Amino acid sequence: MRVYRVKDYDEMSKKAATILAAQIVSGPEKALGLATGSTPAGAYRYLCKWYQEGILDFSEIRTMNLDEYRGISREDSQSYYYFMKENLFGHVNIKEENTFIPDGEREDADAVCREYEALIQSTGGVGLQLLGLGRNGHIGFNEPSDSFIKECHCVSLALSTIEANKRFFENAEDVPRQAYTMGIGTIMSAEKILLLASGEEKADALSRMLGGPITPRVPASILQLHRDVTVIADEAALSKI
Ligand SMILES: O=P(O)(O)OC[C@H]1O[C@](O)(CO)[C@@H](O)[C@@H]1O
Repeated sequence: MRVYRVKDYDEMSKKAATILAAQIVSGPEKALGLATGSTPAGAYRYLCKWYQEGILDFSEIRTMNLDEYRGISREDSQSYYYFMKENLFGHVNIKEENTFIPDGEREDADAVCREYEALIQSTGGVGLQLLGLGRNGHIGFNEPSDSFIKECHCVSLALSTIEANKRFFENAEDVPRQAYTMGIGTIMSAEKILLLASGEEKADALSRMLGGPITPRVPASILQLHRDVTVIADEAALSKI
């Protein structure tokens, strides 16, 4: 695992965008695995800028997002579908039919997850998977639990995640209670993984991920077993190492 220590959020975002851009240029045949949330938004801003400057071309790129809230419409400004449109897809020349996100509008969880897993595996898997880190150590929406769940599944969000994500909603009661997420096995099957962490509120999770035991209580700790992981973290996120 390579760990890059950077000064702050902007430096993290620029370095991450450089790695994503290299993947876009060199390996468009494999899907790019994308994440949502505050963490990757800065990197997406750099990618949009480089597209506007004519440096990047997204026309051959296929993307697979990690997760989506269950029971939310695409038009809802809190859906991850909307987030991706606002933060990346709406600003670059990616083809909509080449972007994939679990369908949060459908309530038939088993079918949604089975189909999404099959789609990822049948199209050659993910080349580079971008990840943020939950304050409780989650990746995607794989919450701390007694066991690692391998494939895409429907998850009940941890109270700490609802608490962390309520900043995006008017009330905590509006935060969806469930989500569809790639499983730990789905994430681990990516050829390369790029995890970003910024801010003091990620310090505890990051130190447990990097130096603690591998346990489903800290889902990100499984990344210690992946052969090609790059972590870019700022000083605040690394403050407990
Ligand atoms: O980046 P944030 O907003 O701190 O969220 C942490 C992580 O949790 C998630 O929101 C759960 O999917 C990720 O997308 C994100 O990277």
